This record gives sequence, C-alpha cells and structure tokens, in this order.
Amino acid sequence: MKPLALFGGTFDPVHIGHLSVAWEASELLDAEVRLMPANVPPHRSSPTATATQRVDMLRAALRGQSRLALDTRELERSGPSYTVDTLQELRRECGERPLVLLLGADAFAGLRSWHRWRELFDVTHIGVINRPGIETCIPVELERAVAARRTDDPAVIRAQAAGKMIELAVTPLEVSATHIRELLATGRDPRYLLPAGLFDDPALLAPYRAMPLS
Ligand SMILES: Nc1ncnc2c1ncn2[C@@H]1O[C@H](COP(=O)(O)OP(=O)(O)OP(=O)(O)O)[C@@H](O)[C@H]1O
Ligand SMILES: O=C(O)c1ccc[n+]([C@@H]2O[C@H](COP(=O)([O-])O)[C@@H](O)[C@H]2O)c1
Repeated sequence: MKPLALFGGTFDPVHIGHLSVAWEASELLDAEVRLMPANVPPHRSSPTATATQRVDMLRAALRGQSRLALDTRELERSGPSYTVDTLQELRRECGERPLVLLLGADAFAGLRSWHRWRELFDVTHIGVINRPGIETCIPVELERAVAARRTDDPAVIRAQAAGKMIELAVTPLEVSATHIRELLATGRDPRYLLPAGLFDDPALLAPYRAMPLS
C-alpha cells in the first residue's frame, strides 16, 4: 500500500532543504508526503514567525506542484505539538496504511527526549534523512533501541503499517532556517535558498527582515 509520510517541522521559514528532502523521500518510498508545521514546537524556543505566517509561507512554497501536500492538523491543537499524539490520531484515520515519520538525522538523534517516544513505533515507521553541516551523534542507547527495527528495503515499509526504521539517502543540502533567518535579519537576500514562491509577496518574509518594508 502507498505509504503516507509526514515531515514535521517548525518551518521558520520553509527552505529548499525541506522541499528537496520531502520530494526525494516521496520518490524513494513511493509515498504521499505531507509537510506538517508544528503549532508549538516542543524542545525549542518560540518561532520568529507565527503559525499563520509559517503556513502562508508553506502554501506559497508548495504552489504549482502536486506531489507534496500540507497537513495543518497540529495547528488545530493548542499546547505543545507532541508527535506521538499526532501519529496516533493519524493511525486511527488510516487503518492499516503504512505511516512514515520523516526526520532529519539531527532530529532523530534527540528522539529519546521526545514525549512517549517509544510509542511512536506502535503507530509509524521512522525514515531518517541524512543532514550535512550539523554535527549529529546518534546515542548508543538509541542505536541499540532501534537496531532490530532497521531495514534498508522500502518494500518492507510498504508491506507493514508501522514499526520499522529506514535511512533515506537524499542529496545533501547544507541549508538551515537558522542561517536563512540570520541572512534576512542582516539585510541579505537568500534568493536561491528559499522556494521562489516566498518572494511573490513581500509580506511573507517580513517577519525576518530587520527593517519592515515600506
Ligand atoms: N537541509 C536539510 N537536510 C535534511 N533535513 C533537514 C534539513 N533542514 C531541515 N531538515 C529537517 O527538517 C525537519 C524540520 O526542521 P526545521 O523546520 O527545524 O528546520 P531547520 O532548518 O532545522 O530549522 P532551524 O535552523 O530553525 O532549527 C527536521 O527533521 C530537520 O532535521
Ligand atoms: O513529540 C515530541 O516530544 C517532539 C520533540 C521535538 C520535536 N518534535 C517534532 O519534530 C519535528 C521537527 O522539530 P524541529 O524542532 O526540528 O522543527 C516537529 O514536527 C516537532 O513537532 C517532537
């Protein structure tokens, strides 16, 4: 069955690293992929842009293609966007369809600090994506906890609903939202690090610019 893959993030702002990862993951897994912005991201300080502004940017970024979709369900819940709650809700909706939670290697490395993280494997597979430029060390305990779940075969992911972990080798792009926010705050124009749609309306990137546009 065609898996449904969820790529959660703060997307403050969405950048070409996110889109390229999501696109290639959909190819590698032959999956429907949805980008899913967190309302209140756990484990980090408040985003610069509001949830509405981040969704507006995502909509502009995704315009004109039909492979990647947007899932705003976490914005409908107040409080921290715990991934386990979201994936349990999706599991109830999806029956036995394979679900895959896509995580950059840096996010995966911190998995053991997530809310009820062990329960994730009851409802979803996890797809881990290589990420250059960010020092990531997978803790030995996490490695041990997932060893028996590892597969390198997308067919295994398609054949069962949940419980596996797969590493997805995508084209490495050393891009981060932190760097893009820094560039915008210092008056630079990261034109080709951001999807073109984000430049269609000057209001979209205004939350990050040092000087409000006149
Ligand atoms: N260039 C990239 N390559 C691979 N994965 C990425 C890349 N950028 C972000 N990700 C992954 O996307 C998910 C959402 O990331 P997030 O929205 O926090 O972006 P970010 O660029 O890491 O932002 P920030 O710099 O603000 O932390 C995470 O799983 C993260 O690991
Ligand atoms: O559920 C948790 O405890 C949890 C802790 C940290 C991060 N997450 C999720 O991981 C995704 C990536 O987070 P971030 O902070 O890198 O944008 C995003 O969907 C977050 O909601 C989830």
